[in-house]
Amino acid sequence: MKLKFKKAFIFDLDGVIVDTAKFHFLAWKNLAESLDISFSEEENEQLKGVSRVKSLEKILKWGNKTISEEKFNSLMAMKNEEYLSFVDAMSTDDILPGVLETLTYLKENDYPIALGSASKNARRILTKVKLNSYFEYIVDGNEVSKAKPDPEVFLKGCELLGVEPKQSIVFEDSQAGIKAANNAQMTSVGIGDELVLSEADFNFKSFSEISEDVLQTLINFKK
Ligand SMILES: O=P(O)(O)OC[C@H]1O[C@@H](O)[C@H](O)[C@@H](O)[C@@H]1O
Ligand SMILES: [Mg+2]
Repeated sequence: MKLKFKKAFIFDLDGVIVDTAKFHFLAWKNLAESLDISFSEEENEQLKGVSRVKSLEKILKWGNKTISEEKFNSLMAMKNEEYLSFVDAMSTDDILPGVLETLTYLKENDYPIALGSASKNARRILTKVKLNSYFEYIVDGNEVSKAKPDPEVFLKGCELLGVEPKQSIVFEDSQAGIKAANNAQMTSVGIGDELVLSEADFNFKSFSEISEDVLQTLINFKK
């Protein structure tokens, strides 16, 4: 049974629940290099949380390239095909450390949980790692029109969970995602490099640092 004024949790997927961020990086790097555009970790950071279309637009802009719509679509398909070849080899072993423990604790204590991801492959990935049942709602790249840092994806999650943005706690590994949560007055929790995610309300290297006590601190935090 749900208590009335509890907090709710919204999880990003790539780089938060599973380490697919490295697969996106590899596939974008191969694509960029095939176009003679250099692509490092630094550029990659700016693509985290950003949709597939917007990512390719950015890469082409960095390389000062203009291509036809047909070529654009074929590059998008190529990138996704390579990315999915990595995804399809995934298993429950690819769940990042501490994630399962956090999800289990939240579920057992009746906290509402949603997924808020820019990825159009989110459902496929959750199925691969067998985590579907933890999420009451999944909001993914197929359901949103505005990319992070616009908070649309998280606001949709709140609406479905029946909570106010201020009652929501968002876990994110991207600068765009932290900005999106902050833009909506949600509690933002950065997972990853504290220097990169310095705008977050809280920072952790990984879910291994998120104990039950930490979760209580997040729950009690008022923005
Ligand atoms: O190409 P997909 O799976 O629809 O993902 C879109 C975006 O999803 C985000 O979660 C990733 O951080 C981005 O790197 C990715 O480009
Ligand atoms: Mg992410």
